Amino acid sequence: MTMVFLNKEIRDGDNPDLTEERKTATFDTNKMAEVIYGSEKLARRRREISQAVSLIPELADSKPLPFLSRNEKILESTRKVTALNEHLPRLINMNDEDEAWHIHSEVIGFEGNPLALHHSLFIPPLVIQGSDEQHEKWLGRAKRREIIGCYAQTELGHGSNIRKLETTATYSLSTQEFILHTPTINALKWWPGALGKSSNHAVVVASLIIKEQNYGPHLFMVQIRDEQSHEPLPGIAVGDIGPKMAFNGADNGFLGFNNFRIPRGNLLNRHCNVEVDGTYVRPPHDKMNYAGMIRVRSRMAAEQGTFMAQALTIAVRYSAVRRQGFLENKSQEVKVLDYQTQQHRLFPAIARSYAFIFCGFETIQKYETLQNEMNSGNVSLMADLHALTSGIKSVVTYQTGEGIEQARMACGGHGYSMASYISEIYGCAIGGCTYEGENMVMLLQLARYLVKSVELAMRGKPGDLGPMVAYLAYPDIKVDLVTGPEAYVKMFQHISKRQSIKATEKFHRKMESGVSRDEAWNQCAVELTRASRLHTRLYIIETFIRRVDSIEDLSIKMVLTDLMNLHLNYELLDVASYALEDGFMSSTQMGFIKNQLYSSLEKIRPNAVSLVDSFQFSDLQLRSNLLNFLFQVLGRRDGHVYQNLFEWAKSSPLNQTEVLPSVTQYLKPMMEKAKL
Ligand SMILES: CCCCCCCCCC/C=C\CCCC(=O)SCCNC(=O)CCNC(=O)[C@H](O)C(C)(C)COP(=O)(O)OP(=O)(O)OC[C@H]1O[C@@H](n2cnc3c(N)ncnc32)[C@H](O)[C@@H]1OP(=O)(O)O
Ligand SMILES: Cc1cc2nc3c(=O)[nH]c(=O)nc-3n(C[C@H](O)[C@H](O)[C@H](O)COP(=O)(O)OP(=O)(O)OC[C@H]3O[C@@H](n4cnc5c(N)ncnc54)[C@H](O)[C@@H]3O)c2cc1C
Repeated sequence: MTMVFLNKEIRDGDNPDLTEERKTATFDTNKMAEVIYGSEKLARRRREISQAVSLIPELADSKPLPFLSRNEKILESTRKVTALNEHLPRLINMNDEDEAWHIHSEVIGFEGNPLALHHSLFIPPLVIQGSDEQHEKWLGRAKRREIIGCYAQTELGHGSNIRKLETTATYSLSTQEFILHTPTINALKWWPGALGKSSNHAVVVASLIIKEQNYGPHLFMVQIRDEQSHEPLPGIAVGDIGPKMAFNGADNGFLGFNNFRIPRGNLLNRHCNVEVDGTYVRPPHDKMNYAGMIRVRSRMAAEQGTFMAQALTIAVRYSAVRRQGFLENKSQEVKVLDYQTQQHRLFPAIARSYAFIFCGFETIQKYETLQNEMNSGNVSLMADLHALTSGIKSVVTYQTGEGIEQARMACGGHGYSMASYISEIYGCAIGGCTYEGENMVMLLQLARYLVKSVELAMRGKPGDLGPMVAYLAYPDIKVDLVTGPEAYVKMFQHISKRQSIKATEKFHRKMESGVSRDEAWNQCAVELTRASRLHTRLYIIETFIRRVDSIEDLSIKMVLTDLMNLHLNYELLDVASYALEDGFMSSTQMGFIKNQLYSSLEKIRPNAVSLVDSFQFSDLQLRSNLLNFLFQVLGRRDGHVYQNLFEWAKSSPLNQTEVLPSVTQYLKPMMEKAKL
């Protein structure tokens, strides 16, 4: 029987320790899900989709994924994604990217699949950079999945420095074609997801050469495999790059061109062009060809927030059923969730998950505004959003990695087992520190923007600063943290401003002492990245406060205020040394922050399970219970962990036979030999 109590679904037969947690929570998890996902409709649609998927047996994993070989993983992920595509039009709104993301995460999990990049990295640049005529030619086919594509930019020798990509696309005036060529091994495309074995098309980024002049990286639509035989076309070398830390259900690949010709019309030319006579038509912004990367980065805060939320759901539920050691009552061991250290490990990460998701919705909206403006020829918002998303991408991926790792350790030994599913989530999430721009490189992009802004403020032109950096010109007025969130923001602004100014001044001093600009930049790089992180963390705090301010439901607002206070104190404590250094923060204030932090942990404790339940991840999504199959088991909603861990172990292929060949072939002879 299921009893609904503030929508927390207390189910008969659930582990009583979890039931107790759900009963004591002070808010409605459905209402919280509406805040997390943006509206009642969006939250409800997620539940409906999860429910519909759970009723379709062919969408379930046919075997436990960690027990599969790489080939089996790719076969299984391809089986599931093609089966899913058959059902999709019935299950989701096909124009809704969030619904598509959600359903893929239910069915595929974190292992990746050969069509993931088709939708997230092949179609979007075609939409953004392709002309109407090019949309006519390829977009319908791509959307109907008549063709499969990927995004091939990174090379063996270059990923971060796009300007130095070595693959060339040389315009031939005589044939009006581009000749794609890979001049060296280093110039092989390397890493693109789904390139290795699955795609028959690629958006290829290559340096455009016209009459021996290099116009820098441009995007080209390239067919790489025959549509019938799926064999590589003559002049193309393509293959898989081998197993990775994660994403092993996907085929990241390499690609080389041997003077491979494509028509002039294959340069994606919505914003730039090469005329028949070789005349180059410039785009409205120098970095227009990088616009697709801003799009992907703008989605990463929400994405990474949900990755961390999944690991935390597993760890918090497990911590509520795991009993070990004693506190006051010596007759019953305590839930490990009652230890302050466990709470300190998990609750700030829950707060960050919420913060990243809220911040993510804002950045996605900002990107959509940019996209609309770009479509009408206005590129003035690009620089701001490039700077912002560069910082956010770097901070959230790093902190998500930290949070997931804490979740793993919080599960003790069982966290280390693949039965927890946390290692798979971790491998996928920390890929984000590297892909879409290596974190240090992207922090330094934001630093360029901050340095320029500080210079404007120094030149007495604070009016020229955009709203995101206006605080760089604010006067330093001491704050009383007791007055609430605004004081925390002011304290953080001071810290961030001071670090940006210090790094800029150091950079200037270096140059004044005769060091070249690039060398001076490098000698200040650590300080500059610190400034970027602080600026970004400030921005995330502000978005959290804005979101909580906008909530009307009192019970939700109260618990989110607790979570926000935890976030404010945890973040400020983490960077307090910057404010102690110049006396802006007193040691008394430091003590206040710590006490607030500990009291926030206590306030959140009764709501912890419901705060993670509110993400409403299904057991399928957490790979915690699939139909009749018992796979990864730690985050199960019903909390029945131990018997399912035992079932999991029994299903290991190693246990299908009592005596393994490793014993008969090697250990037995060794032991026999030792007896002689
Ligand atoms: C639950 C479900 C589970 C499923 C999980 C699925 C998860 C997701 C799957 C996806 C997985 C992987 C996808 C990964 C895809 C990729 O990685 S694609 C490759 C991405 N590559 C990169 O990001 C490369 C990074 N490098 C760059 O972007 C550029 O090289 C860099 C910006 C660093 C430098 O470019 P330069 O051309 O050299 O520019 P600079 O000289 O440094 O700067 C000049 C000015 O240009 C401004 N600029 C730079 N970029 C932009 C931009 N995009 N927009 C606007 N302006 C830009 C820069 O600020 C400088 O301005 P200034 O001179 O200071 O005013
Ligand atoms: C899971 C995954 C999926 C991917 N998918 C795709 C894809 O679909 N398509 C695609 O084209 N690519 C893809 N990539 C490639 C990815 O975009 C690149 O790996 C990434 O941009 C980093 O570039 P790099 O490998 O050249 O790193 P490098 O730049 O070589 O980084 C190595 C080190 O050098 C440092 N460094 C480099 N330059 C600077 C600098 N200027 N200042 C300071 N430090 C610097 C970095 O901080 C880092 O510590 C994927 C990568 C991964 C891991």
